[in-house]
Amino acid sequence: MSAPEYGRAFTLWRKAAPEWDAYTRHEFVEALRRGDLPRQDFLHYLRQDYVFLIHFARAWALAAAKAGTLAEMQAASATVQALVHHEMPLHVQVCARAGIDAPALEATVEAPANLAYTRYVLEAGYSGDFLDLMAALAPCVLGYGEIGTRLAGSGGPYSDWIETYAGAEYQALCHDVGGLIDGALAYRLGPDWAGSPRFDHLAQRFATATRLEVGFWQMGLDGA
Ligand SMILES: Cc1ncc(CO)c(N)n1
Repeated sequence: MSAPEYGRAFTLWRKAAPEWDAYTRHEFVEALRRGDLPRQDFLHYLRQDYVFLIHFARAWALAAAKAGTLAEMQAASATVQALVHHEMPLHVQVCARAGIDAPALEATVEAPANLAYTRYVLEAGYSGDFLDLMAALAPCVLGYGEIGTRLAGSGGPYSDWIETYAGAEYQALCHDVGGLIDGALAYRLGPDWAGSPRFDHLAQRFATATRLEVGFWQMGLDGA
C-alpha cells in the first residue's frame, strides 16, 4: 500500500525505515483486523498503552517547551490536550467496562518494551532539539494513522479501537503533525532540508522508534 499523505518527511522516513511493515502489519494488528485477538491480550496491551500515553503526553509537552514558533507551540499543546482529554479517558473507559477500574489501571507495572520505547523518545527530546523529538514521535502518531486507515471498516470486536484511529479527528491530527514536521524542518534546516546531513540522522531516529513500536506490539502478544 502507498503511504498516506502525511507530508514529505514522513514519506521519506517511512521508505527508509526497514521495519516499517513489521510495525504496521504486525501479527497483533492483523489479529485486531480479523477480530480474533484474545480479549486478555487486548486488555494487557491497553493497560500498557495507558502507561505509554502518560509518557507520550510528557514528550509532547516537552515539544511545546522546545518549540521555536507560536505555530509549533500551538500544535504541540493541542496534541497534549487531545491525548490527555480524549485518548487517555477512552482507555480508562474501555478498561472500566472490562472490569479494570482506574486504580487498577494506575497500578499497571510498566513492561520493559514500554520503558524502552517511551524513554527513548523522551531522551531524544532531552538531549536533542525539536526535530529529534519529532523524528522519534512521528512513527507513533503517523503509524497508528496508517494502521487505522488500512483497518477501517474491518468491523469485529475491535472496531471501536480501529475507528478511533481511522476516524476524521485522528486523521486530521496526522495531517497536522505531518505538516508540523515539514514546517519545523524547513524552519531549522532551510528549504533543502531533505538534502541536509542532519536528515539522515533524523531518519535513523525514526527507524529506531519504528523498531521500538514492533517491540511494543510483540509485548502485547507475548503478555510480557
Ligand atoms: C504504542 C503506541 N504508539 C502509538 C500510539 C498512538 O497514539 C499509541 N496509542 N500507542
